[in-house]
Amino acid sequence: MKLSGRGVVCVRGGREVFSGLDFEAVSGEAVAVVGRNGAGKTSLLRLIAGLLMPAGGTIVLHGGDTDMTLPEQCHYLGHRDALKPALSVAENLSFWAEFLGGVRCDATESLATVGLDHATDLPAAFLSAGQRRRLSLARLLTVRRPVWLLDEPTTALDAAGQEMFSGLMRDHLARGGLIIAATHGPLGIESRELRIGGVT
Ligand SMILES: Nc1ncnc2c1ncn2[C@@H]1O[C@H](COP(=O)(O)OP(=O)(O)OP(=O)(O)O)[C@@H](O)[C@H]1O
Repeated sequence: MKLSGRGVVCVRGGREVFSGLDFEAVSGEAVAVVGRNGAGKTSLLRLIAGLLMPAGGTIVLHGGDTDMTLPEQCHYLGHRDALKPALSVAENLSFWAEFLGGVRCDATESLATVGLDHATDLPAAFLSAGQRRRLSLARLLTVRRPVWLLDEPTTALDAAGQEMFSGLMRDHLARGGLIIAATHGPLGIESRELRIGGVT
C-alpha cells in the first residue's frame, strides 16, 4: 500500500498555504509532518482525509481496498478531541464505531488498552485532557483503518500514555498500516520527516 501526493496545492480562505507538494508513505512507515505554525500541517491531513479539496494536484492510495474511497480508509484524529460531553466514555466510543462503520473490534478491550476501563460509565465532560486524548485513541483500535492521520497525537498524554501510544503505532505499522502525523515534537517512533512551508 502506498499513499502518494503529487503537486498538491492547498488554498484556504483564498490564500495559498502551500503548492507543488509531493509526498508518499508506504505500508509500515510513519511520516512526521513538520513546519512552522500556519505552514499547513493540519490542512494537509484534512486534504488526505477528504475534509478539504486540493486546489491542484492529486492524492491517491495505491494498493488499498478498491471498493472504498481514500477517506473511508483513513482515521483522522484532529488536535481537538471530538467527544460528546454528555455521553459516557463507552457511549462516545460506540457513537464513533457506529459513525465510522465497518468491522468493530471489542470496545471494552480498546478502552482497557488505552487505560480507560475504570471509567467506561463516566461522562466525557468529567475526563481530564489526557483521558480525553486516550478516549480518542481508542477509536483507532475499535474500528481498524489502514491510514492513520494524526494531528499532534501526543498532546496531553503523560509519559506512560506516550509509551502506550508508541506501542499502538508500532503495532499498526507492523500490521501493514501507515501513519502521517503532524507534530512539533518527537512522535515517539521512528519516522521520516516531511517538512512543509520552508525552514521553521
Ligand atoms: N477555515 C479557514 N479559513 C481560512 N484560513 C484558514 C482556515 N483554516 C486554516 N486557515 C489558514 O491556513 C493556514 C494553515 O493552517 P494549518 O492549521 O493547516 O497550519 P498548521 O501548520 O497545522 O499550524 P500549527 O502548527 O499552528 O498547528 C494558516 O494560515 C491558517 O490561518
